[in-house]
Amino acid sequence: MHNGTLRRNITSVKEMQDEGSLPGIASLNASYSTSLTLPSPYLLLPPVARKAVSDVRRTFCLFVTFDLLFITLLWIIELNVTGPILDNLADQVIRYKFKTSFFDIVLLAVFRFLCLQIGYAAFLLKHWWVVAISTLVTSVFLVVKVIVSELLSKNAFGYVLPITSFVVAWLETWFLDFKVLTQEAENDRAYLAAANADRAPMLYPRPVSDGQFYSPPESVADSDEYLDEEGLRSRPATFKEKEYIKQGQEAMSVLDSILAQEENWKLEKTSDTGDSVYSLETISYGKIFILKAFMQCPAECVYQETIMQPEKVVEWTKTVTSCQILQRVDDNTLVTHDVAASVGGGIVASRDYVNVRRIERRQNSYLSAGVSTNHDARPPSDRYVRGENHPGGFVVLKSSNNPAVCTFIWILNTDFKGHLPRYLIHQALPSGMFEFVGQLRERIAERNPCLRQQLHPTAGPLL
Ligand SMILES: CC(C)CCC[C@@H](C)[C@H]1CC[C@H]2[C@@H]3CC=C4C[C@@H](O)CC[C@]4(C)[C@H]3CC[C@]12C
Repeated sequence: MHNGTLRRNITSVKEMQDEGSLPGIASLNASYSTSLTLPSPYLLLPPVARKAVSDVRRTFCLFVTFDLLFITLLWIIELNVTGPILDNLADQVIRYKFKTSFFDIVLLAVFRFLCLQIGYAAFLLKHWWVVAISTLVTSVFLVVKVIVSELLSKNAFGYVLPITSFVVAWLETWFLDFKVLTQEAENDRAYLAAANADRAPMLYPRPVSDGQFYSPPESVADSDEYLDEEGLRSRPATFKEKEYIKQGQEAMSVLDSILAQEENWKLEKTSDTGDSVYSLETISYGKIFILKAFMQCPAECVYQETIMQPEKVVEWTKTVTSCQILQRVDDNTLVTHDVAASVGGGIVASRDYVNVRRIERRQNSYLSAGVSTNHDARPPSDRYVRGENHPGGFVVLKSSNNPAVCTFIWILNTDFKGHLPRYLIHQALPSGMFEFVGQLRERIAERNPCLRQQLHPTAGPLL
């Protein structure tokens, strides 16, 4: 791809942007925010500052406060029901008798309140022994109380107060052990996973494709001198490598411009799973196709399958029959050789592409922009028709308020060389793109069984 034409392409799309007719990309992300709430086990916390007290723990502390207030309220009602409140109060507190007073049950509630709030709100303990002690003391005391005292013959409260106290104490134990601690453990695991994913190198530093990474000739002679401990090159980039990096950056800016033109996308087709393929008429490339699919899985899953491991795409989609990383130029840029299967039942025969890809991880999205280029390791061969990709790529938009879902966008901007009727191609592409995203959902469900139900709501339970 001659740099001049690419620059012209960008200039033309940038002109559209400069005219002010293009909304900022920020609106794009906002329009994808979803209100869908999935069960929180799928909550992936992004590696940002975390709340000291988790939501579920705060709910637990509220419940403990409810416990104290409710028991106290019941006691006040009891004091008021059986005669003048002050006399009863003096009777049950000052002239306290174990057998006839409810005051100790209220003190027990105060004891539980203090233990649990100090243990789980002040010290943020992550173990159940505090609630175990408070519930054990409560249970033993209440059992002794109902056996020894004459409360039951006194009035209905003789039953209500001990039973309520007992039930609330055990509810606290259940809530802490089965909700608070498990949820926080899940959050910790997800947080660490997301944090590690965020720190993992953009691309695998060691060759992951079946072949080795292509090393430019000049680095072969003294290659060990140039490779640092992770196998990353630490010498200045060659002219060709700078060219690849620039092409990747320009493809990324074209991708951003296309994303910012959401208003101009024209809906072409919607699949029964709710995915949509849009088209966009551009000045330089003609019609490009944009798939937009709502994914009920964390953005990291889609990033992992479609961007992080390009050469593994062949394991789960028929759209691509081969993908080899030819050269890792820098941490964001790589050159791949992609062989695409024939399209539309053979209308478009299988084609091969040499693409330079630029990968970026942003606050609200993961992007992989690519454009066709040339590489010594893969000159055009008569085995395939060499296709040409104009700037396009994959975008994974994180939802602004639910990290357990995301939006996958595929911008297909390809010139299928050869004398093919364009209307036939334009008929075949949307279904091919729907097929691709369907296979992507399958792959993610297969690798994350806990997400299967979300990704395939109609699918039956796992056999
Ligand atoms: C019917 C349709 C889906 C068939 C499309 C076949 C060809 C054009 C498709 C199949 C796989 C696609 C590639 C998959 C991944 C990337 C990485 C991205 O950073 C740039 C685009 C690029 C390089 C795509 C270019 C177009 C591509 C080669």
